[in-house]
Order: sequence, then C-alpha cells, then structure tokens
Amino acid sequence: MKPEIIIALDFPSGEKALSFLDKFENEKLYVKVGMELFYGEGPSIVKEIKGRGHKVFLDLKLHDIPNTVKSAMKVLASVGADMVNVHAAGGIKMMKAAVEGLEEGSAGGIRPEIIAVTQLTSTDQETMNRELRIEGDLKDTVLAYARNAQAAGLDGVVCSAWESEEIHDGTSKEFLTVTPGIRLLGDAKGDQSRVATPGRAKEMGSNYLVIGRSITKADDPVKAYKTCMEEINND
Ligand SMILES: O=C(O)c1cc(=O)[nH]c(=O)n1[C@@H]1O[C@H](COP(=O)(O)O)[C@@H](O)[C@H]1O
Repeated sequence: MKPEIIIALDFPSGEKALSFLDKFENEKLYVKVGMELFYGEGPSIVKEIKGRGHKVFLDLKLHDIPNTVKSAMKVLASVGADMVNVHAAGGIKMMKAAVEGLEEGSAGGIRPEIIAVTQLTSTDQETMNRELRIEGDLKDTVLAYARNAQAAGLDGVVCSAWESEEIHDGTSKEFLTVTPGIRLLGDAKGDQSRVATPGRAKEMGSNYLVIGRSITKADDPVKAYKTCMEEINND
C-alpha cells in the first residue's frame, strides 16, 4: 500500500503558510497545522486551508486530565480538521475521553481521525531510559502505547517509520501509523533522532509520512515534494 504525504506547515504566520501553498497551484495536498500556526492564527487558518481543497491534520498533541481533554476535543471537532492527536502518555482513560469528546462534538457529521503520539521522533533510546525514566526498549514502549491507543478506540498512532511494521503486526493492518522524522537523503536530521527516507518509510509500512523541513526549507519545495512522491511511487 502506498503511503500518503502530509506536509508540516510549520510557519509563523498564516500569510507565510498560504504563500507556501500557492507554490503548489492546483495540487490538492494533505497538510499539517501545528502549534505554531494554530496558536498564531486560530481555527480560521484550518478553515481557509480546507476551503482551498486541502486536507488538514491538526497537530495540537493534547495531554491533560481526561475531563479537560474531552471538553477540548468537543470544541476542536468543530474546527473542521481531518485528523487530530493526543499524547498516548496521558493514558487510556484520557484517550477514551478524547474520542468521546470528538464524537460528541462531531454529532451529525464525520468524526476526524484521532491518533496518539507514542514516543516523539526526537526521543532516542537513551533519553527515554535515563531522562524520561521509562525502562526497557524504545520499540517495546512504542508498541505498548500503540496497543493502549487501540484499546481506547483511536484510529492509529504517531511513531517513527522504524516502528510501523511491528505496530501493524501487534495491533492490526488497519491501525494507522503516521510517521514524522522523514528526511530526503543528505538532508540534516536537525532535532530528530529516529529518521528514515520516504522510500524506506514506505517499505516499513507507514500509512502517512509527515514531512516538514525536507520540503518547506528546500530551495524548490514543489520539486522536493515531487521527489518524495517519486520515492513512494517507485515499486
Ligand atoms: O505529531 C507530530 O506531528 C510529530 C510527532 C513526533 O513524534 N515528531 C514530529 O516531528 N512531529 C511533527 O512532525 C513535523 C516534523 O517536521 P520536520 O522534522 O521538519 O520534518 C513537526 O511539525 C513535528 O511537530
């Protein structure tokens, strides 16, 4: 199965994000609106991008007590995103509450997909063990969090491409793996730890590839996007 690319619109203003989208002319994209853009512009930026015919993953990574997350999700349901997320570290009760809030807020309409961040792709094995004080193998933790997310009724998880295969084996083929930490060959890792190329991520079974800087910071973003597309279209 071919994965879909989600471009991370990590821009400081709506104006910058929209002029980036203009470069793609009539191409319909799947994009991610994260904290920077959403905190600056509010829900209107999601509506504007959707109005242009693009799909939107609203990445706000909710992580709080169940009641607060449920209420926040109820409100977020009306923003019009196609996908939203929480931190799996909030626990099964919190994730269940997130689904409930989203369902209540979408009553009568389509509920956005909801996924949970397992371990951030910037986290490596040593940081997880020594600093976050989570014992054991990082992959095992990611899989355990994915199972929690599945038990809570979520649609999938955010993980690195390196964990996609195990997650599909340990949950179900339909359970989504959304994988950031994607880099074109030769691009700097920056703050990411668990990285893979688009082609490798496809081989390992990722359903969605979240790609930011390899496209947005490229000299020619449209060309970089096409290069990513070619990598995943090559059989
Ligand atoms: O939830 C996310 O989207 C996310 C989770 C994660 O574990 N790692 C991660 O990098 N992300 C997001 O994915 C994007 C990756 O951007 P680049 O590193 O520039 O490709 C950023 O917008 C991050 O906020």
